[in-house]
Amino acid sequence: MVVLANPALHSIPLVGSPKHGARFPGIPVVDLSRPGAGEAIVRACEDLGFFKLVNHGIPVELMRRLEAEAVKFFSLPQVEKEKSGPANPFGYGDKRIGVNGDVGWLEYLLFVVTSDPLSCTSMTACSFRYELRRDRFRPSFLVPTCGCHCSSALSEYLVAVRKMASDVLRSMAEGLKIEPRDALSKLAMDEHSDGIIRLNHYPPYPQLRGLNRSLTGFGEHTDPQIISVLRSNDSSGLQISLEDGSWVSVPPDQASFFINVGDCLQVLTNGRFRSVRHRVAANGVKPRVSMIYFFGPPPAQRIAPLPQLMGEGKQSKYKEFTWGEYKKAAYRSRLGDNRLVQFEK
Ligand SMILES: C=C1C[C@]23C[C@@]1(O)CC[C@H]2[C@@]12CC[C@H](O)[C@@](C)(C(=O)O1)[C@H]2[C@@H]3C(=O)O
Ligand SMILES: O=C(O)CCC(=O)C(=O)O
Ligand SMILES: [Fe+2]
Repeated sequence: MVVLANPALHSIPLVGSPKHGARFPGIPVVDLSRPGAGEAIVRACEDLGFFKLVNHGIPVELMRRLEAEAVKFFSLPQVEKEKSGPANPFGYGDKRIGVNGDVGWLEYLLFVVTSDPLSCTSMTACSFRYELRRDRFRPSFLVPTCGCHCSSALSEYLVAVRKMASDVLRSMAEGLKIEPRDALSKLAMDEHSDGIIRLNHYPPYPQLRGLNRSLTGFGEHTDPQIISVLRSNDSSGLQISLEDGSWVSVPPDQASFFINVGDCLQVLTNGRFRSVRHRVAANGVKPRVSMIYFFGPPPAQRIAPLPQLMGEGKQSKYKEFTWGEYKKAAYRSRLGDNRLVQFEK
């Protein structure tokens, strides 16, 4: 493996060029406003575990507002940002991902979203509480204006993305022809559901210019949750792994969302859907800013194939576990580990 020798970079590995060069034309596109969206979602989740969502109903303006607030935070002096860190796992993180030695060319904010209707009485849209690891400092856009821990761009964005993800999961249930239609969405939208939001910034790296290589921004992994909803600016870098193990680049689209199937959804469908392996290559030239909402179930939720998807006499491919148990195991693992393998029968 080629790594940059600069110790300041913690030996962040370089990434090879993906198949099809910079742009892979085969990313499935699902139009959420069309009848038949459910079938298209199911096909994409079976084939790649990944799709692009258009006509999702969220104004690009709202995405841009949150992006601008994130950029403002990441432009603060390092000493200011570090008052919210180190991420352990929540808070501001710089190059270190998780607590088990993974590194990448990025900085980020990672925090828990809890549904907490009591936290704010002044804004109808604001029913979330954001938890950073330390209370003594909050990035400016998280500083409350109404007595709770909210910013309007962030809370409006979270409310809108939750509604959209719920529509996607209902549509998915429709495509899978399972009843009740909220069989999947209720796992992700319960008041005890384990939601996480991550704002990632992959800064430029001028030394890479002319080398025709990229630096690992976020190493390869699968997301442990049910689904993840990703939006980025128009800078490329996201790559997904196809079934044959080759990597392809996802052309960025700042007006759309990208949906990842996570490990839990793979189990809930008894392996019919594929939790997608993905990574980010930092091109070093244009900064990439992404915001990802990870939809996890409540900690006590048992994760097992939905009975509605099990034909008669069919056996689960997985041992039983709760999301709390899976998450604990995930947080003990390295980023690139196959976390599901220890739960396979
Ligand atoms: C190395 C790690 C970072 C991670 C926790 C873990 O131990 C293994 C899973 C990683 C991951 C990947 C998807 C999400 O970005 C994330 C927040 C998650 O839930 O699982 C990260 C974790 C993290 O950054 O803390
Ligand atoms: O930043 C991105 O585009 C993707 C990051 C990612 O996969 C993650 O945070 O889990
Ligand atoms: Fe991810």
